[in-house]
Amino acid sequence: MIYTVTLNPAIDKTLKIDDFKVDQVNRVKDYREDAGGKGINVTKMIHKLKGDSIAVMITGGDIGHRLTSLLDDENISYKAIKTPGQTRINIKVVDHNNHTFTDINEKGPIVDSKTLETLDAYLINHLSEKDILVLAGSLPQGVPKDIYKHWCELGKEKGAKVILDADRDVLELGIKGLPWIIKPNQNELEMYFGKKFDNDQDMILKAHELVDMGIYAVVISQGEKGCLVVCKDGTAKIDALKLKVVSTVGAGDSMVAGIAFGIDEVMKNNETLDFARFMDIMRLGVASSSASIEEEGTHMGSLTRVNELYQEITVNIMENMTK
Ligand SMILES: Nc1ncnc2c1ncn2[C@@H]1O[C@H](COP(=O)(O)OP(=O)(O)OP(=O)(O)O)[C@@H](O)[C@H]1O
Ligand SMILES: O=P(O)(O)OC[C@@]1(O)O[C@H](CO)[C@@H](O)[C@@H]1O
Repeated sequence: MIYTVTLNPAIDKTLKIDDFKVDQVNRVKDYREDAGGKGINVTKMIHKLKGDSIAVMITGGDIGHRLTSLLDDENISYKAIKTPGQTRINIKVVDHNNHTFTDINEKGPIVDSKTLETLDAYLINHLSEKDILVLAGSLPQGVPKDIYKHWCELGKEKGAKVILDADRDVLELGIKGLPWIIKPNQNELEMYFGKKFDNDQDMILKAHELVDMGIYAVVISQGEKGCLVVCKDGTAKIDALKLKVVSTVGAGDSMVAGIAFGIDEVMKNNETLDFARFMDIMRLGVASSSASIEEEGTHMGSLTRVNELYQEITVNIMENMTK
């Protein structure tokens, strides 16, 4: 089973605005609402891939109720742990004239320790060595910044494989728990190392420091430039496909979903996860993100489209990229 954790889920309200401008009245051409939050998006994409995933999340108030109804409509499996506060609404402004995608994310509710303890107990009772645990997204107020570190350690104790997708101090502390895979985007990795990278080579060398610490793979997504994969057995670059981009929101989450799904298949079939097999899984990750950016809002790409795009993706192995 692939458990995703979303401590700070949201309803994503995507507003289509042509020529969006700050400091002016903007008129909305069209809008849509999706169940959002990084872990939830991962579970939504795994559902499209016909994999097994449960979105574990904290929800509250009317908006939390609307969120679970949206998930029910799509037959997504979830475990909602209730908090007294209100789930957030995140605004996504899509301007197709200027090709801009602007996120305005709320802070989320204040979550008390009792709610967190319930979630913790759920993970303790459910995780086993057959599972994958995906920890993704920001933390709502009241949650200790090192919670992902704690769950990385719990996952390892239970024999589960942990994938972490977070940013800033939450990523920094989470890394201390040595997750199995991390998927920062380039900007998040630059913030982690406190420096801008003007070429892939420098970034790969720094990412190897994380691999040397014991992380199996560092997957660095680079938007329209594709992604870099750095792991002990090798390094690769996968170029992004040239596509008609409808919404990039959740592209990274779809990539994480493809990776988690691929690894789950390897585990279920008792296959060996060597570098070549991992690169195949990465192709699925890129195909999943590519199929999702062709969709409106935080709607995920279809399995048919993922399979078509998978055929078009090439992995470029980079030799001599370790120290
Ligand atoms: N404009 C684009 N054109 C083609 N492919 C894209 C584009 N944007 C993203 N992708 C694909 O999606 C993958 C993940 O995108 P990105 O690096 O933007 O993730 P992210 O920043 O984590 O996104 P988010 O936080 O919105 O989920 C990229 O590696 C690439 O394969
Ligand atoms: O505020 P966070 O938790 O960092 O990100 C939340 C979010 O922007 O991430 C998803 C896209 O990756 C959206 O569905 C959601 O609104």
